[in-house]
Amino acid sequence: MANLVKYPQIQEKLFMEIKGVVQDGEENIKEEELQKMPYLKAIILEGLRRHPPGHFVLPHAVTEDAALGKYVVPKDGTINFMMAEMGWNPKVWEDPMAFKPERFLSIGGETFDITGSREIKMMPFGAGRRICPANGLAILHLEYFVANLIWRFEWKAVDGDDVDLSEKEEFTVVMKNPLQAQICPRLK
Ligand code: HEM
Repeated sequence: MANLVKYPQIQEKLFMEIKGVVQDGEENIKEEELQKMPYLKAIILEGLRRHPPGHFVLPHAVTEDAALGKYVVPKDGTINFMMAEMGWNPKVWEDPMAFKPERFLSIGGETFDITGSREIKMMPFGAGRRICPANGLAILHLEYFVANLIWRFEWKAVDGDDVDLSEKEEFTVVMKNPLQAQICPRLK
């Protein structure tokens, strides 16, 4: 939401996408309508890439000596995956620190594989056997709330306030300075 306040043109583009799918006067966007909104999905994926709620997955361990590339991880050794850094890797992502949902639209019309079963370019939910079992549920909720919040309200920055995207670590990573916004109802 902070990025949608910071970049009103992205918010407007999303609103126009929603308007093309949802009937005028409809109060709540329905679950099945979300599937017709590729730009919404791109915004959610870009949010998870640029601001993953966890910067590491849960610590993993090996039960026997294991070779990982040119390294050996000894039995019972712990491995921490630097998940946020993967999503910010300039060798994989062009201009990685910028918020550009479009990057998820130009992958040959295919939906981005968040589970990393083919290749791992980011892994906000982890990957493999211990991947977050709720990744589908989480994305559905993110899409549902963001779409409805934008459909019902216009979100504007507070006058003279530049939205600060700095982060701090709590149980998950959160905004260092919580988002403040002026919200105006769109429906009459
Ligand atoms: C945006 C929201 C969420 C994110 C980014 C997220 C991310 C993650 C990550 C990174 C892991 C660790 C994966 C690993 O160790 O390899 C994890 C594990 C897990 N998550 Fe989530 N999660 C989210 C929402 C949820 C929700 C809503 C639930 C429950 C309803 C949930 C349940 C779990 C469980 C049970 C595990 C442990 C799985 C295991 O160790 O086998 N997560 N999640």
